[in-house]
Amino acid sequence: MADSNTIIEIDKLNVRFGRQVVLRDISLSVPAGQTLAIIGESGCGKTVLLKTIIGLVRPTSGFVKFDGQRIDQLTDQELTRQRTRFGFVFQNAALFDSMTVAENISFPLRQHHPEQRASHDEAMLARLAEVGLPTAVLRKHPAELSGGMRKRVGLARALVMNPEVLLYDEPTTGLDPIVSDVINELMMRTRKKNAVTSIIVTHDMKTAQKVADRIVMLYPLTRLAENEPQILFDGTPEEIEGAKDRRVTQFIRGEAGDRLMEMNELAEEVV
Ligand SMILES: Nc1ncnc2c1ncn2[C@@H]1O[C@H](COP(=O)(O)OP(=O)(O)OP(=O)(O)O)[C@@H](O)[C@H]1O
Repeated sequence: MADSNTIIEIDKLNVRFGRQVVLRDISLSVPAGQTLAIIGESGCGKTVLLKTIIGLVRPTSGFVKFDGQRIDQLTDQELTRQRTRFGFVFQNAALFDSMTVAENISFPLRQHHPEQRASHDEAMLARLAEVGLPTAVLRKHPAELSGGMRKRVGLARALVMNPEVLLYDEPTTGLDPIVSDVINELMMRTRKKNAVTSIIVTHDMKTAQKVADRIVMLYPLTRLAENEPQILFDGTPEEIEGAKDRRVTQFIRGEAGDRLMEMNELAEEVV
């Protein structure tokens, strides 16, 4: 239930694309300052949930409230203004290839505060330092950087507007374990320094365990009966370790479980 500290409230949210229902009856309340990890297997609707929170996907029914306002009831102008209170760290960093690192990081400032041009460089340099990148990268283009560096540039860009909420979509996907852990540490440091609310969509249990103070696990609707809740687990990283639901334990341990049997059955059908 929402209380006075709630910054994001999701209430009985349903999202359907054509005949495919992706999210069913999702209710979640996120207090300000929380770091929430949303986990679950590929295709269960994690990214759709993230997009619904920022109004990129419209609910079929139910709603998302940010700071007490229903996102689906905002005008385009209001939505644009509210989005400046969010920072997004996209899967694959989603940097502009034709821009330098400096231009990428300061892009949101140029878009939203062109009149404050004089302070852009200072803000951009502070964020670059915060993500631990040297000034030598400023003139480079994204293609000249490693995947881990691109993610850091993406984080610096997300931070440059001093967001109240940071949304991360698969922040460590495609990175080696060491660089993944650097990103984990950066997410933790960012949270300490900026008092933000963070929502991290991830497959990476190490990230969820280390960075989050709450983990929510979604399950694909195609694998659920009509009356089963789509949120299989909602609790702390310690609590998920003791989870009894086999679908949760298989996910956190990375075990194929029933899927192996399904694959074998399919293979037999093909033969
Ligand atoms: N705009 C869209 N139009 C139609 N279907 C969509 C759209 N966006 C997502 N979907 C479908 O919704 C389902 C959930 O997608 P989503 O990207 O949220 O999964 P996910 O849990 O984030 O998966 P992954 O971990 O692989 O990124 C998928 O079946 C996808 O094809």
